[in-house]
Amino acid sequence: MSQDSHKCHCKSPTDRSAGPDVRDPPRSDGGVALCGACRDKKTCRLGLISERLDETGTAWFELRCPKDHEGGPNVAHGGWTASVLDECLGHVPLLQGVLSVTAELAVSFIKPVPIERPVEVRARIERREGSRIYISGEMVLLPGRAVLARGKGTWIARDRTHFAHFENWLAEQDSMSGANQVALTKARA
Ligand SMILES: CCCCCCCC(=O)SCCNC(=O)CCNC(=O)[C@H](O)C(C)(C)COP(=O)(O)OP(=O)(O)OC[C@H]1O[C@@H](n2cnc3c(N)ncnc32)[C@H](O)[C@@H]1OP(=O)(O)O
Repeated sequence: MSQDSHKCHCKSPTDRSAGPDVRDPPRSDGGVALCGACRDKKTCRLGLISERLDETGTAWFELRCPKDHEGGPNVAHGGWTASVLDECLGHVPLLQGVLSVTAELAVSFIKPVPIERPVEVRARIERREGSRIYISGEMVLLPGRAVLARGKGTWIARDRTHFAHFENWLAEQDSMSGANQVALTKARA
């Protein structure tokens, strides 16, 4: 459903505050855009240390896998690798002032990622079609640049009302399940 064709009977998201502009989030000292869960700590809990966009449109990220994301002995949990690729690839449009959300993400796990060792992610936009943004990237071990993982996926450009639309959708789900619960209780009485 496009935002223009939003036909539910809830209060229009344009009637309410969309909150702070998510296209310009708070950043860590290394310039890393911080998600909601990391803003209070002012540091990325996934271990991103810095991010930058170069003049060719490639985004570069420095990071280390924190010890508390250990899966097998001394190596990252696969969920960490997938999360980091989701995060870094999604930051490529954000570094260009575009908010987007992940619609699809495929991850290739090439080698285990060692805990607390410097790694780098490099990512770029491959192409755009409508609101779809196709992004790919890879994670390498420093300093030798052996490839550890690759990711590619589709992000959808959104405007700043995206999360307000979701809150309205969630309220509708809650009211529907509340109504269903009342009907069920009456049917059982
Ligand atoms: C640092 C702080 C930044 C914070 C940013 C945080 C970013 C995130 O949280 S990402 C989190 C994980 N992802 C999500 O939560 C997304 C959940 N999914 C959604 O919200 C919706 O399914 C969404 C937005 C992807 C698509 O919504 P939908 O109502 O289908 O949108 P709709 O307007 O119909 O379609 C838009 C476009 O998306 C395309 N599309 C929709 N779903 C998919 C999909 N799964 N795969 C590929 N393309 C898709 C449609 O084809 C359409 O393309 P086009 O504009 O070219 O015609």
